[in-house]
Amino acid sequence: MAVQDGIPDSELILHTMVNAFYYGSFPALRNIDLKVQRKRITAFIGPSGCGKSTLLRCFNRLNDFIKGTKVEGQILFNGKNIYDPSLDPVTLRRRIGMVFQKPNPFAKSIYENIAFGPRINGYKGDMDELVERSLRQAALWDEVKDKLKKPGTALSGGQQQRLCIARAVAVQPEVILMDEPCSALDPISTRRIEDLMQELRDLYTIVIVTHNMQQASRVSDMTAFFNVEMKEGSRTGQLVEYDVTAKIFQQPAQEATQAYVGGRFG
Ligand SMILES: Nc1ncnc2c1ncn2[C@@H]1O[C@H](COP(=O)(O)OP(=O)(O)OP(=O)(O)O)[C@@H](O)[C@H]1O
Repeated sequence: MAVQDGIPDSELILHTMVNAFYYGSFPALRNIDLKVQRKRITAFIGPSGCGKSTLLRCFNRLNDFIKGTKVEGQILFNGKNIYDPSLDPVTLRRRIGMVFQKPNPFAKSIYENIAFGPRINGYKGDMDELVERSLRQAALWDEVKDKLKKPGTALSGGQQQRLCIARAVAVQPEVILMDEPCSALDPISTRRIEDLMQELRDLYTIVIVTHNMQQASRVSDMTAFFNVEMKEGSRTGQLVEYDVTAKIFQQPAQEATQAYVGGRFG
């Protein structure tokens, strides 16, 4: 039995059943059947161009902004197809937040970076309390509590990335997507983000794309290995193996996974 066949429905938050994803006529992904478990950290690994980021962006329909993209299939979020025409992508993106490769704080104060999202979502509670709680959850409060009016862009790269995580959690999402969140950071800032992910795992479902295999093995519970295959004249991404992280790194079932995690290609 594949590991994902044993996931009870109550623990399943995202179920990807994508037959194909296209940029124009180019099929970037084919036959992706993958179940993401609630309140776990799932890592996507694989060589450049295998479609990790594309799949991540499918989860909150960010690819909708790229002209000519098309999804064939379904992605169920809590049992509902996120590509159903009746679903509002703006609401979806509030429930499935995203942190990007390069920290991208708004050109606003630290406080406003956090308050902006909840305010436009009509948050009626105590904003100061929400800002503090979000910054605490992102392990940034102690460093910024005395300079909340300073611009977010004046923080260090690692602090800016934690600010972006605080901004993501402020709207109380269920899932946080992280697309190589540490690739622009130094090793110390990277470690802080990794520690932070461990603290957030009890509260949120996290899906992370990473090129750093040590990072995947350190932080994630589950790992999906993708590869690119030449199919009908296109280099198309596919899911090769998905299992608990220790299994993927120590005892993968597929030779390609073994070769990749063993550093023989990438
Ligand atoms: N906006 C786009 N328009 C057209 N093709 C794209 C676009 N974005 C990605 N692709 C193509 O889709 C395929 C998958 O790209 P994607 O960035 O998802 O892979 P990845 O595994 O995340 O790669 P990397 O690890 O290098 O970031 C690649 O062939 C890429 O060139």
